[in-house]
Parts: sequence; structure tokens; C-alpha cells
Amino acid sequence: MGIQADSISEISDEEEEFRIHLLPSSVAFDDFQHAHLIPLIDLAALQQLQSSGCTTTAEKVVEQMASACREWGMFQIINHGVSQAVIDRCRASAASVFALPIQEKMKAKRLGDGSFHGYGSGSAVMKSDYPDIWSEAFYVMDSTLPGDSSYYATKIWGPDGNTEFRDALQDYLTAMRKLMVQLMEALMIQGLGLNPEFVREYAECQLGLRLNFYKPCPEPAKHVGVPRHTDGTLMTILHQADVGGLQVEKDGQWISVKPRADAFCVNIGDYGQILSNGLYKSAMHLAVVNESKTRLTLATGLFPASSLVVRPAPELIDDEHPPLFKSITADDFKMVKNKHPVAPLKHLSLKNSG
Ligand SMILES: O=C(O)CCC(=O)C(=O)O
Ligand SMILES: [Fe+2]
Repeated sequence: MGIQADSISEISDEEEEFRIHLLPSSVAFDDFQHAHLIPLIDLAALQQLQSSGCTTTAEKVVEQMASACREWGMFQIINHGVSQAVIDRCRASAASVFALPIQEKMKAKRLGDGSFHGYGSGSAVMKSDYPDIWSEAFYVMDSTLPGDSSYYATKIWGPDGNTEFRDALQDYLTAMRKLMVQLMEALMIQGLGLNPEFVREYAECQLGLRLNFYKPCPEPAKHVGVPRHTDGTLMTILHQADVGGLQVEKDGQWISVKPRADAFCVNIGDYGQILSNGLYKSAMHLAVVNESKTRLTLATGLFPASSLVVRPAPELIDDEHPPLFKSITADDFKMVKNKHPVAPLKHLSLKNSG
């Protein structure tokens, strides 16, 4: 049955993917030559919409976001309604945890048991540590899930320790949930015309906060901060403050996202691409490092509960628009993603399966 031949070709395919996964970008962290091309969207009209009903300006904002998701899979937002104090407080707590001695941080070590949460290298996949990766990451879940900020505060500081860390992270996640639901509604219900019930099932899903920390790197051209990847989320909201490093791939080029303390960078993840039947793009991105500046980012991901079957939305399917992806439980998708970090969706594609 050719089992051996199949497994050989699969191994080399996988190795090739990991080689690509680790390739750095040749664009420097402070090269913002093309950054203006990435849509910067003012959400003020959406915030007002909540109090004053539907306006044409709000519809325009939704269309700007939907168009950015089709073209880039990524955009930045300002006037997003999240208080700067909540952001700054979370950043301060994140910075304080990375500043701890390594033995303290290792009390929160990622277990590698299939769960994402905990402290470890900045690899975007569970296949653990690569020497080329120049970052640390601490993944903390929302309070409804195992591995939340209260669990980790106790793990690192003991039962009475550091309520500030616990609360600062949880308050940030609460603010992120509100924004996430708003963005999902705008992009999926208004932008794509999906059934609100169907979308709510996804929008009320799980949240995780990944704190990324990048120390100055003596040889930035030789290391990658976070390797190229698409996010295994429905959507991700990233805060990168004042030091750049995030780059998104567009037509084979890496383009830096200009950091702004008052902005969030939003990107569609793999589940968002599946749900939208490929209309929205899961953005390929990476983080580069630099020689002189420490960098801290907050990446909040929204993802489906393990048992939820993710599939292209039925409203987007007809004779002319067949489903492009197989339906898959979130749990099974995690396995595909772990094996194929660069292009997991290729392995769910119904287009080329013959
Ligand atoms: O820190 C960054 O700029 C990117 C981090 C990222 O892509 C992630 O956490 O998934
Ligand atoms: Fe990412």
C-alpha cells in the first residue's frame, strides 16, 4: 500500500515547512517604508453606533475593515474604546514577570502537554524550543479556563502574592473580549452577512493572552523573534507600543507594521479564514528583533472551544461557491497546525484534494 513511501514524503514535507518557518525576514525592525499601506482604521463611528443606532459612517468603517481582511488579513485600529490605563497596566505587569530571574519564570513553565499556556520560548507552535528563536512568551488564559492569570500568579508568587499581576491581565482580557465581540460582529455579521447566532457561537469562544518579550539581540539578521506563521485563532488583537518588529507578508514581501501606543493591530487567523470560506485571509506574519531596544507585545487570540466544529459558514456556500475547507474540530485543527505551522490550511483544502 506504499505506507513507507507515504511516510517518507510526509517527513520531508514537514521538515521543509519547519525550515521555511524559521527563515528570518530581511526587512529591518525600523524600516517603515511601506507601513502606510497597511490600513489604519478609526473605530470612533463604531463606538458611537452602540448609542445612536446605525449610521452610514459606521457602515463605511465596517467596509474598510472587511476590505482590509480580504486584502491583507490585517489592519490597525485607533479609537477602539479600550482605556490606555488598562493597556499600560497590563504592559507593566507583563514587563515585571519577564524581569524575574529565570528560576522564577520556570515555575510557570509551559508543560508541552498540548495546552498552550505557560512560560517558554517564543515558538509559535508547540514543537518546543529552537535556538534561532530570540524571544520569550508567556501565554495566560481568560478566567473561564485553566491556566488563567490567577493560577499563574499563585504558581509564581505563592497563594497571597501579586494580585496586581492577576487583576491587570484579567482586566485587559475583559476589555479584549468586549472589543473582540464587536469586531467579530462587524466583520462576520455585518461584513459577510453571517447568521448572528452562528457568529455568536464563535464570538463567545475562548480567549488567550500571549505576552511576547524580545531582548536586544546582538545579531538580529541571524535570529527571528517569532517565526513566520499564521495565527491558530479566529482573530488576534496585538498591542506593540513603541518598538516595531511585527511584519506582515503581502505579495511575497515583508511589510513592517508601524507601532503606535494608541493602536491595536488586528489580524484574521486560520479559523477566520475557514469560517469566511477564504474571503478573509489568515495573515502570514512574523516578528523581527533588533540590537538596541527591548520589545514587549500583547497578543490576544480568540479561538473556538476544542470540541466546536469549525466550517465555512453555510450562508457563503452555494453552487458557485463550494466550501473550500473541510470541517474540523478545533482540537483536530491544533494537531494539523502543530505539524504544519506555515500553511496548515493547505491540508484542509477541498480544492486540490483531487
Ligand atoms: O510580537 C509580535 O509582533 C508578533 C507576535 C505574534 O505574532 C504572536 O504572538 O502570535
Ligand atoms: Fe502571531
